[in-house]
Amino acid sequence: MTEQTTDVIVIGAGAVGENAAARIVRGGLSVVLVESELVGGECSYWACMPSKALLRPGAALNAARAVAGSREAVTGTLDFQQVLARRDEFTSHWDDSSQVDWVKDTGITLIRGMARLTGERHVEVTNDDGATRLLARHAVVLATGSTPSVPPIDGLSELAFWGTREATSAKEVPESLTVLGGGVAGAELAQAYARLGSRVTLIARSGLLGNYPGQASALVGKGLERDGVTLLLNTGTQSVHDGGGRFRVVLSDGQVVQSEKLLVSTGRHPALAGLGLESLDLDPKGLDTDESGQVAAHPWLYAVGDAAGKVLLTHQGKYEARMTGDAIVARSKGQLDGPPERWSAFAATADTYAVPQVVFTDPEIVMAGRTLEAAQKDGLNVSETSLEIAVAGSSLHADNYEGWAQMVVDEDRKVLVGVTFAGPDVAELLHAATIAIVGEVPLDRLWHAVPAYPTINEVWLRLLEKYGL
Ligand SMILES: Cc1cc2nc3c(=O)[nH]c(=O)nc-3n(C[C@H](O)[C@H](O)[C@H](O)COP(=O)(O)OP(=O)(O)OC[C@H]3O[C@@H](n4cnc5c(N)ncnc54)[C@H](O)[C@@H]3O)c2cc1C
Ligand SMILES: NC(=O)c1ccc[n+]([C@@H]2O[C@H](COP(=O)([O-])OP(=O)(O)OC[C@H]3O[C@@H](n4cnc5c(N)ncnc54)[C@H](O)[C@@H]3O)[C@@H](O)[C@H]2O)c1
Repeated sequence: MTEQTTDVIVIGAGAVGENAAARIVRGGLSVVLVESELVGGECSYWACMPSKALLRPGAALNAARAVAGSREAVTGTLDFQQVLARRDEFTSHWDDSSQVDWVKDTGITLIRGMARLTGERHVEVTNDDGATRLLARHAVVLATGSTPSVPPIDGLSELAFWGTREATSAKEVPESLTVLGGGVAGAELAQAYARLGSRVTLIARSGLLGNYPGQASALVGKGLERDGVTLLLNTGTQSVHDGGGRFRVVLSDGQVVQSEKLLVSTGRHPALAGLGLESLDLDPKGLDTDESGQVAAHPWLYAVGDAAGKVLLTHQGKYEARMTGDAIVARSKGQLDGPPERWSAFAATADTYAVPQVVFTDPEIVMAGRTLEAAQKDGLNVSETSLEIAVAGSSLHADNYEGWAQMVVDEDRKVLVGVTFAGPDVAELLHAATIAIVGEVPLDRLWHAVPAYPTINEVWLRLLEKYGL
């Protein structure tokens, strides 16, 4: 067995592990990064990149159709082979060599294999060549990502259904697709496949996109139905069967939905099983970490990104990775002792305050910070202002532009704590909201942030006017 000592071991070379490792190397420490599959992880090969690559051509086509003049120039439908080929380019044909080059150029040591904790700061990596025993002088970082949660539906586990990996890497467009789960992944992939030509049925046991304000989710629901998606909301699933090579989904009301493929996208949980956490008296269902990612009972152990289970988004995981990486470096130099101060360079405070998120459907939903309900649940004294997006910029952007905006104000401090926009192409409006929330910009100063005319950003002015400024 080979043995190696390094300053820090990072397990998992997804976007988050890569960023943690790079930050630690930047601070002058040595890092071994361990990866059992592709360097770059879920986001690059089976999640963000391929799903957005599948959605973008449909959005571009629809944008042209939404404006008189360009609408008349659209005479065909999506070329699904070109769409899939472009998706393959964005996933580098599932070849991670360019990411491996980046890792090496950054000064990180990469070991391929499956890692497992064997004791305090000890990790064992196994691959086809045998095993390597690693010892970290300072810290071990778990950046192992998340695993799809499969609901206990009768018959489901016996069938070869699609998870998001299969849906984002498919080589053919199925004639029909049933999507189980009305979250972000389900909504995005339902629309992508409907626009590529599949007959899509989406089944959700509650509403569609239940984590977002109802008016925003309703606009997405309308968009999906316009694309031909059948929405079966507030509908339970009783069982799933093989109906002669087709999936046969029996709903709780007895209705049957049949399709060529079945996509199960019903959430994810931290990928912590098989890591040896039990030997440290830790629960593999989830870890208790502080704002620097440090595990409460074991100060040498950290968790970041999906593995930490706080926010399952690439950009937020990379943010956690920067904070954790810098905290490990600072602690190794005696510059940080105990938990980090909120909003310091070592604390991922925005995780609980101002997470920006985008649902890349058409229309889109973007949200930063808290919904009204979440803010009220947190005990804040909040007000809500909402309106339809109807400004010169939006009507120029698309004929019959339909959108909705909401801001949630902390009335005790007169600052924004939540902003949501829904409508075509609102994603680029999001960062202004994130800055206003993180910067705790007082509303009477935000009043001086003048939106350019004629852009969709003018909705900010309408919101502030309606609020009473
Ligand atoms: C369909 C879909 C679309 C998404 N779209 C978006 C989006 O548009 N924007 C966004 O921000 N987020 C999106 N997400 C979420 C995003 O993909 C995740 O938040 C992100 O990939 C998490 O990164 P990570 O590095 O924590 O985990 P991962 O990318 O999962 O990386 C973890 C890595 O650890 C490795 N690993 C695990 N265990 C071990 C072990 N024991 N030894 C060695 N290696 C190990 C794995 O092989 C993997 O490569 C999407 C998710 C899905 C499912
Ligand atoms: N644009 C993006 O940023 C993006 C896109 C896709 C995924 N993601 C991330 O990936 C994660 C996983 O996405 P997701 O859509 O699978 O999760 P999700 O948590 O967003 O949605 C899961 C959905 O499945 C439903 N569900 C759960 N159990 C069920 C059951 N037994 N039967 C029927 N429905 C059930 C839930 O009610 C929910 O609507 C998300 O947390 C999200 O952060 C992000």
